[in-house]
Amino acid sequence: MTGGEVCGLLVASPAAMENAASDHEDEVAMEGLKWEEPVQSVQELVEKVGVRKVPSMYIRPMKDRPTRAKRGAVAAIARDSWIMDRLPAIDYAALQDEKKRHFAAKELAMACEDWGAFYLINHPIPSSLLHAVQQVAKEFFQLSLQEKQVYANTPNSLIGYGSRMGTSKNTILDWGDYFLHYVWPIEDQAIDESWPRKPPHYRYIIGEYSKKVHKLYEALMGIFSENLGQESNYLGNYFGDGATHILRMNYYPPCPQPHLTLGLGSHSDAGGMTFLLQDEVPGLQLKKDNKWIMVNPLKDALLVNIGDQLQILSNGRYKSVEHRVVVNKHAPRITIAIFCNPADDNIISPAPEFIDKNNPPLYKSMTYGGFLLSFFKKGLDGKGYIESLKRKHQESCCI
Ligand SMILES: O=C(O)CCC(=O)C(=O)O
Ligand SMILES: [Fe+2]
Repeated sequence: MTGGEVCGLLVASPAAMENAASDHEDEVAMEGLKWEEPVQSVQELVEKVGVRKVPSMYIRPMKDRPTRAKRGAVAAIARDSWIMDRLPAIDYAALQDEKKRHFAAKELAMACEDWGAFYLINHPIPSSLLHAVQQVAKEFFQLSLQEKQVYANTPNSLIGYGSRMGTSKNTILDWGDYFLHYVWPIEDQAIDESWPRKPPHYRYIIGEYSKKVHKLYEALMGIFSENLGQESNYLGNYFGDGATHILRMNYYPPCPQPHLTLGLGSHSDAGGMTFLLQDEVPGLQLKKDNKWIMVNPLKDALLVNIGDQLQILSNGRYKSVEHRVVVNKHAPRITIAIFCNPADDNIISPAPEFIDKNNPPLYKSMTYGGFLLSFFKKGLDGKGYIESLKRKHQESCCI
């Protein structure tokens, strides 16, 4: 196994590093990266240290804070929540039904073009399995710090247990901990080396879930391809044989001053698409028409995000959605994301099918691995990475 990603963070393979576009100013050599500051588990800070105030390294500048409301978490969430739940819900069963498929696929296309995200409802993953996934994630985070730290990650892999992204000093930290590992392809050696051994059912449950998510991924990639006017294997071919999925469990502890910080800073997922399983605690916000929109968890639904690589490939027709996580005073929140990514040495660029006289290529070409290297140093940055690949007007005229 050569590479990995968290919110698009990648353990880039040597091939990806060689192929990375050399003029990309964010390119960094990952070998030898080290955390510039000690890594602190936020869960430990809350549960053992019992902090009453958010330490300065977690405090966001005013413009990035979730709210100006003074009355803490619930207020922080409520302020934006008047626009909750407008997110499209796509009926997976209808996509499989010959009579309903046409209409459902149209709705799906609109969600990808307009929102870059949607709820997937009526999908075939049983509620009991979703519940079991949440349960093993919860049990993992309930282990002692010592047990979790057996899997402590490093900045040049990020696989394992961690609490920060971005190695630079003075990076503003997220109010959360995470655990990251590959789930596709499912390889015995990777399971043995990097999947938690505890709780005892973890490997079985996550193995089953990952296989089912992979099937959904294949089906959606097929429908996305057709919606883009191509053969159903079109996007899958672009992602290549080395396409991977990586799982990230997120744990956001309650926060004494939730209006000052974020569980996860603003970003778009760098890969192809992400399947997010949330517990019942709200926290996710999506940016739509320049406004942050609170998204209520929907029981048994999976939230699917479009990632940057689909935006690039489709030359901007599909949008990767900018999102962030707000925290609250009272309840921890656990989510499980599976990122589905192209092979890391695949060169991704706007595909010829989406380029013509009126639609010049909007983005420069780059390997997926190269695209991700800058994450290692800087951490999350809104849609900054895809923006940095935008061609200037003059460049695009000549192609
Ligand atoms: O926890 C959430 O709601 C979102 C997580 C996320 O965006 C990520 O892990 O990339
Ligand atoms: Fe994300």
